[in-house]
Amino acid sequence: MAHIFSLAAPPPPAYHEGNHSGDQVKFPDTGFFQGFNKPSRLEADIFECETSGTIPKDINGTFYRVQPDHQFPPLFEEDIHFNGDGSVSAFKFENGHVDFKQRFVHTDRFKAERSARKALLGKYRNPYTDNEMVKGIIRTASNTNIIFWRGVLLATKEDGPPFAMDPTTLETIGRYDFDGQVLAPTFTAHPKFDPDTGEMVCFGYEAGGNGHDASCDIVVYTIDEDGKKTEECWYKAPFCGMIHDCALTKNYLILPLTPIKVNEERLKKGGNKFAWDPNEDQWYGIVPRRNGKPEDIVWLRADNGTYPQNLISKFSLTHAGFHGHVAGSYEDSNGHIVCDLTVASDNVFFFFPPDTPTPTPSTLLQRNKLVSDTYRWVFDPKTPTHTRVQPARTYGINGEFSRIDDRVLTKKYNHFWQCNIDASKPYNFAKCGPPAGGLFNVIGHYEWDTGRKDTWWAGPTCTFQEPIFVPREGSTVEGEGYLMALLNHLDVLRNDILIFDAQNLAQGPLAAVHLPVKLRLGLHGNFIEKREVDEWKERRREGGEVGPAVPAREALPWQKRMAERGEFKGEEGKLNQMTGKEVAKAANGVNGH
Ligand SMILES: C=Cc1ccc(O)c(OC)c1
Ligand SMILES: [Fe+2]
Repeated sequence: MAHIFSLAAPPPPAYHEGNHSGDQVKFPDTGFFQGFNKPSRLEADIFECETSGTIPKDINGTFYRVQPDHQFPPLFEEDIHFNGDGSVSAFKFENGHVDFKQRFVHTDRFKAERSARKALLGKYRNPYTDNEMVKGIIRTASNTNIIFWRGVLLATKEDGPPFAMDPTTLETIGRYDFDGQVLAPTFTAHPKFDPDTGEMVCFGYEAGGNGHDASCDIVVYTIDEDGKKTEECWYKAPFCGMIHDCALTKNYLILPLTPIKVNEERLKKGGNKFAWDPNEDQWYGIVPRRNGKPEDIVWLRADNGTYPQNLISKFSLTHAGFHGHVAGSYEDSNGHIVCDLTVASDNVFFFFPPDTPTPTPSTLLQRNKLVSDTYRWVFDPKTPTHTRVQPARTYGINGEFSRIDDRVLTKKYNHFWQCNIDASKPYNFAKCGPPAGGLFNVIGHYEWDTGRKDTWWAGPTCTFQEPIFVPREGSTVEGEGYLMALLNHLDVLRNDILIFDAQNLAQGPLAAVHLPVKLRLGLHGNFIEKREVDEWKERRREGGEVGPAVPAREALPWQKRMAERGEFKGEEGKLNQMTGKEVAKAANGVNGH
């Protein structure tokens, strides 16, 4: 690309043979770091955002969402978006006004790198590629979901524990272990909330050891609405693969296990976290929510391949194997589990190809050809483990990032919304380049009961990020309210938020919020009512009914074991709150530097 200026003394390239060399802040010249994907690293406040149309005055609350945004140029030129530091945006809606705030999650990783003024952690979920200075550090970037739980925001990523943030200031409180109750090395980005009981059901996979040893252990927890852990059970997976999302019913938790696998030897060689296994099934683990025992898990398996037309009657024939996100889930009148999720036709994570190289390596282009329909599975929880199952139906759409009205989670539901791909619509490649994050050029509203398709196309230069549903004030009817989603302007590198009537997307947005800047491609978000934030603020004040949220006081068990083995001489109780200097000091003690 042509430069607008030329330097008198051109610096040496920032990357040499794929590795970052020197201290210069210059991001890789790859698709993950240029164009719309260029890191923004912005921490900012905008009081009174510019708007178009009329922002509904009955939206009173905050839309929180999180995006990966590398604080520093990555150690490796081929780094991926998912390895970026979590950065949380908050759009506060009140009486037709919108304020914006954005802050990084100050994870242990973020603090260590900030004090070193450069990247110290290497590849996505591979500690063998890290700078020695950060040996034993909690590596998570907390970049996948931002959840409101008992007065705090939890920034989550499936490779590590959550970090708590203040919902008003977005200041990081610290690593959160639920007052010492949740100590596994990994947690999920998709805990589920039972609207009837107020419980949070959550899990971790690759949870038996240090979180990066290909452990097949899965832990499932329930935390009740008073913050007390009431259930904890450990299960075994058939292999160490990704379990990204889960589905909750009144009596069960369903864990979709995707055939993309961890291998410790590959990690030790500095390789990728995952490898797609096209010959492995897609699996669904079903566990009871109450009094689960390790032997209770039922694993059902399904083809990672083509499904016969008669199964998916009147809907499109597709090839399926890579799980996306869950829409809704519930038990029907037969006690069977209805579980709806997108399943893509091939390896969505093209950057994690199979171990045995295929003749044609995975590319972004290939990724953009994937089809991801919404599947309805109906599981009988009494089925013997390892039974093969087939889907009940598909919706006949291509998309991802499904959302529902969260008030009907665990119940029979009708409405869902998602980002869709309509490749028949024009796309301005000349102005936008390859569609960053996928060609989600349509937003869709769907009803299982009618098969309705209510969609709106964003035009040839725009794509959507994950939508959220906002219930209309005073209405308890499923799906009555608004749908909100970030719109990416891929041509002018800027974002808007569009607000729709949730049940009439086709008429176009009711209003838009305009940002003067570009955000990054985010993952997940949630809308929290102002009332709820305010009530918890009162409970969580010093001397209040619950008191301030307390960050983890002790190192995680795997860190303590490391310290006991003499691999790490940090002061145990401090490991969780380490700055880069402290980590360096402890690591130097070990290495005798
Ligand atoms: C689809 C999601 C997904 C899965 C694993 C990740 O580490 C992640 O990071 C942003 C995202
Ligand atoms: Fe997710």
